[in-house]
Amino acid sequence: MSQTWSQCLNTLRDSIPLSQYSVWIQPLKALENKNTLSLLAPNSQVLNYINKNLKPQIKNAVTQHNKNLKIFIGIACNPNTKQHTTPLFEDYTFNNLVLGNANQMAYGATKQIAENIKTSPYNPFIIYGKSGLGKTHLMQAAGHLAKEKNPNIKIIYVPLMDFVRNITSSLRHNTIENIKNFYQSTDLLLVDDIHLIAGKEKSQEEFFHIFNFLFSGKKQIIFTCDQPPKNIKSLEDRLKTRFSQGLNLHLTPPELEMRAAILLKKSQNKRININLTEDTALFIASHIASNIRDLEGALLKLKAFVDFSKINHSFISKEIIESALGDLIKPQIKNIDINDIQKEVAKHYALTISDLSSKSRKQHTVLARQMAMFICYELSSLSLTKIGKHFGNRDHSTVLHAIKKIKEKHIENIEIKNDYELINIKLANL
Ligand SMILES: Nc1ncnc2c1ncn2[C@@H]1O[C@H](COP(=O)(O)OP(=O)(O)OP(=O)(O)O)[C@@H](O)[C@H]1O
Repeated sequence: MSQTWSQCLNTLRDSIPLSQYSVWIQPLKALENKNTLSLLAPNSQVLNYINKNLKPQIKNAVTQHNKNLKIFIGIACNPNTKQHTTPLFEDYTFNNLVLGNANQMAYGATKQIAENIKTSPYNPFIIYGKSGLGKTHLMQAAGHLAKEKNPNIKIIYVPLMDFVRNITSSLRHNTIENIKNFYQSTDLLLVDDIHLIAGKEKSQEEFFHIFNFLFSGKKQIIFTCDQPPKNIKSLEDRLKTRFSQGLNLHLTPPELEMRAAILLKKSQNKRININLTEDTALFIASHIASNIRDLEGALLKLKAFVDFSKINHSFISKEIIESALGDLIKPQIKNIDINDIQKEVAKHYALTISDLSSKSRKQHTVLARQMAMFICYELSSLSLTKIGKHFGNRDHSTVLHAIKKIKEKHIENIEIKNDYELINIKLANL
């Protein structure tokens, strides 16, 4: 116990009624450092009583024994409660992350930082991008790897809104110093969704001090954000400039091959465990381009379909996928520009766009032209007459004939079916 405080206790025992002394003074825990005596109450009831009724007596007693000490009165942290932090998610490791063009740079930087947590030049490190693209996963992977490399370091992961709640409640209970000490005691601070601090002035104020303390102590800080921090409205300039001085990297939506690889990896997870092939994964990925969470949702829907209908688990065909994911798959690729369709079809058949509009009757050119007309009919919003005009001024009955032909061939000819699917994949990913 603090020496000053044990002398103060003697003084207080003589100066206030014994009942008050034993109920309110005795439970206080005292910590003394060079300039400050911290008196920590076990709960807010004791704290409020002390602040209201006994503060002057305590101040007098402390001044009698050590004039130079500042007094701080707050609430003690309960070591058994981990309310200030959230554990890292078990699955959010580098092993479970698929690497692709979209996350190559962020992946590399995160790994480098996690491996060199005490010396990395990239501080703070901010991963920003739209929802569901893997920002939290990447940030937490840094936490897991850093812990693996340095088992003794302290890591705090906190979603921003939890931080705000902690700050608000500690300001109310006069325990702000405790909470600041808690965050300032970490070696690696991971804050999720930092943009949510916009407009929260008190939290920004406290965050500023915590940030400065950690940064000047060369502790690593990583944030995720939904936009470049310099664009966040209602964020103090002093925070914006501090965030911008670090490494800010953009996570973009995954490209087709990466989406397919993610689907394959997740399909093998024991919680999902469904049998996708590279081909079927590409098929799903070509229709769901928004974000990774939507891919996970599609997998779950497919799993439910396979589990709850009497379907052979060993092979999941494209037809099964279409039945399971119907609404997720079809509407994505409507209203595609006719010029894009002609370009992709011509490229696929190694022809030029003008070949498609020409009068050529060569079998290969006719097939390509009919395919292009068919895809225009399916994916553009143009009428048959307008489609015909884009193909050397042909009339609507020619387009109708092309549609009929491709529909027939599509059913009986596997090569044409493949052509159709490959062109669709390209178009879905423009
Ligand atoms: N490269 C990847 N490989 C495998 N899974 C990934 C990858 N990126 C993201 N995921 C998965 O996608 C899901 C969403 O990722 P995460 O929660 O990290 O997104 P986020 O960008 O933080 O989204 P939000 O901004 O909405 O919080 C998670 O289940 C995550 O495991």
